[in-house]
Amino acid sequence: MVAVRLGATRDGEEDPPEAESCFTVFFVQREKQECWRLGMLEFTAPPKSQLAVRWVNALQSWIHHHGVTRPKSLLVFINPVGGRGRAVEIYQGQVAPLFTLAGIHVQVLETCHANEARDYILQQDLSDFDGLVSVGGDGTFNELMHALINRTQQKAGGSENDIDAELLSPRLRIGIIPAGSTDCICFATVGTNDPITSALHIVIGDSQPMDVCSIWHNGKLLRYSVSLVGYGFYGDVVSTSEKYRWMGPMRYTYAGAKALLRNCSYEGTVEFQVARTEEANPRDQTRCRSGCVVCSESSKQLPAGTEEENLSEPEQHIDGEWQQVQGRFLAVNLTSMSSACPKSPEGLSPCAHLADGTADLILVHECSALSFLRHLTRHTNGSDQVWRKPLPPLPLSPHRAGGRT
Ligand SMILES: Nc1ncnc2c1ncn2[C@@H]1O[C@H](COP(=O)(O)OP(=O)(O)OP(=O)(O)O)[C@@H](O)[C@H]1O
Repeated sequence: MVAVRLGATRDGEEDPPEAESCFTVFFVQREKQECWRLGMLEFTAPPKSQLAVRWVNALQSWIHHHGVTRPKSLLVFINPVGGRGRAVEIYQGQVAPLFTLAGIHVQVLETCHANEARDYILQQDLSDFDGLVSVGGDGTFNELMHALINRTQQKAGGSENDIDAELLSPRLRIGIIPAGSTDCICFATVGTNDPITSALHIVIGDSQPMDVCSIWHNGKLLRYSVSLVGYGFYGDVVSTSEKYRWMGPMRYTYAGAKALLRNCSYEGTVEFQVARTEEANPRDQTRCRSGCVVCSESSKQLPAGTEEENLSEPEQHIDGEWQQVQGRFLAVNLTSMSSACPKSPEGLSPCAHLADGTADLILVHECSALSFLRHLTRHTNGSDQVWRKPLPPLPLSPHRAGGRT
């Protein structure tokens, strides 16, 4: 149930409040392909019976008592230039009315430049909020995520530049309203990139823990990632595509075609440990979504509390000796989620879990551009990949190759 209101609602127009003999229940209606819509049911009680008022009070109190994880107050960041530049329109037209209906108080910040959201999160008092909302693409979500992790470590006096230090888990959750170019993180967590579906997940207090992978170079923290870490092909595509931002979402296709034609491979050694996975396997044909049993078990380790920061104690999934693969690679991909997106609805690793403490490694050795194109095509039709194993985080030792590293 999303909300209950006294009066009938037809075509978005509410009846005057005198119509106290009927009430409307707004609920989540599941449609095809993980899409959710707002359903409405009108009920009519005998006139002057006060029955409708009693029903409304009873249902509202049910929502209050059973919806403890529902947010009451949200801080919304909108990136007006992400994707096709429709974030403001998407938020105002599709999302804000749902937040209003659910009685959620919102504070909206439309960003004027990159890192404005980051600075706000790092500097402002967020104690009045139950969560943050990112209206934009993966880049906007990443900006919020980095800031929230930074803020959490700083407040607890922890160091982010100590590779052995445990990361503290933030109190605030981040909701994602897809309005970017790829929206991979939203697509992989919710199963679709539909703003209304995401807004309804936020309204009913749905949540999904996620593994965060940290990337280090020479003992220095570079980035955090919840999705794909790509060295070689995907790294090249992302860095090239940044130069063609004016193309909008097409920039990824253009940069991908350029990288494919260049067919550049890189020499290096990949070291990894194979994860212990009784519960999950990259070929077990599961699809990890909100409520996944494997991830719920894993996230039970995160202690609940009322403090701003809680200490997370990651389960050790690591097994055995380090293993090595040496050679020339077209792509070294480490993905801690399926990395599904509209262009690749099953993702690079369709059965990867969002929060089981492991990541899947996909190594593509040097091959012809045509063979690599076949591999990329399999991402779009859901066929099995060549070789996959679930892994904990790993170090990569790149060597200079072909004049590029
Ligand atoms: N007002 C702004 N002007 C310029 N850049 C901004 C602004 N607000 C946020 N940004 C930056 O824009 C970057 C990209 O935004 P976003 O991820 O929303 O869109 P996208 O790159 O088109 O989508 P995707 O990441 O899904 O491919 C983010 O890293 C963010 O820091």
